[in-house]
Amino acid sequence: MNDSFGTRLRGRLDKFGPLCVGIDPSPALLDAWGLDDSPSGLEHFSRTVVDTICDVAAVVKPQSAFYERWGSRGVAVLERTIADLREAGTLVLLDVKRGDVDTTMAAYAEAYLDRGSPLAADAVTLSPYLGFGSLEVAITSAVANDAGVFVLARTSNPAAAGLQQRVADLVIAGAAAANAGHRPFGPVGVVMGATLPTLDHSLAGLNGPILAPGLGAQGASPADLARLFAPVRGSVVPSVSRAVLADPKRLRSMTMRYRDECVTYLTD
Ligand SMILES: O=c1ccn([C@@H]2O[C@H](COP(=O)(O)O)[C@@H](O)[C@H]2O)c(=O)[nH]1
Repeated sequence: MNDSFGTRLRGRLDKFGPLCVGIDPSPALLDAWGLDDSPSGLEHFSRTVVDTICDVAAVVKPQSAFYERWGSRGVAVLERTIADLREAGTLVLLDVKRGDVDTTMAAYAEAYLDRGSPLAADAVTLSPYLGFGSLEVAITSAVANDAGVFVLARTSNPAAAGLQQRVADLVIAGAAAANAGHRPFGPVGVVMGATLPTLDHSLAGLNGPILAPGLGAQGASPADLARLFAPVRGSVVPSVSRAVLADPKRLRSMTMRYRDECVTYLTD
C-alpha cells in the first residue's frame, strides 16, 4: 500500500522544512537568465531549478500557465519537468487552478491526478467557483491516487478580497469535511495568501495543509506567516517563486534563506 499524500507531505515538511518553491518560467525571468523565450529556454530553466533546489524545498510548484503559452511543445516540457521532479523525490504541486462541472472535472482529474497520466502530480490547485461539490470527483480521484488538492480559499492578490472573503469559510468547511478522519493530514489543502492583512477565518478544524503564496515579490515576508497562521503554523506551506528565481547564481542560497526564515517563524 502506498503512503497517502498527507503522509508524504508531512514527511517532507519534517525533513526539509516547510518551503514550496515555484517554477515560473515567465518571459521576464527567461530574459534575466539569458535564455530564449522558447520551449528549449523553458526546459533549461526548469531543469536548472530542479537540479538546484530539489533537496532543499519540501514541495516544488510548476506554474502550468508558463508552459501552456507554448502549446503542445510547452506542455511536453511540463511533462518532463514533472517527471524530473518525481525522479528527484520532490513532491510536485501543479498550479493549474482548475474547476468545472462533473464530467469536465473528471477529465481534469484524469489529466492531473490519475497516476498513469503524463501530467500527474502529487497535488494540484483547484478553483471552487463552481461550488465546492463540483470538486468532489477530483477529491475522490486524489484519494484513489494517493494525491492531494489545494482549493483556493483566500488568494494572495488584493483584487480577490471582496469576492473571496464572503465564501472562504464555506471552502474551508468543505475541505475540513473531506479531511475528517485522515491522519496526519487529509487530501484537501487550502490556499491562503501570506499577503492577507488579517486572517479572518478559522483554520483550526481544517486537518489539512495550508499553501501560503505571496512571499517576496508580492510583498509578504516570513514574519507575516507567524502573524497570520500562529495557531496552525505546523500545517503551513509558504510558497515563493520570483524572489528566489530572479538570479540563477543565487537560486540555491535564496531558497535556503527563505526556507530557514520560514522554519524560524513557523516553529514553536
Ligand atoms: O493565491 C495565489 C495562488 C497562486 N499563486 C501563484 O503562485 C506564484 C507566485 O509567484 P511569486 O513570484 O512568488 O509572486 C505564481 O505562480 C502565482 O500564479 C499566487 O501568487 N497566489
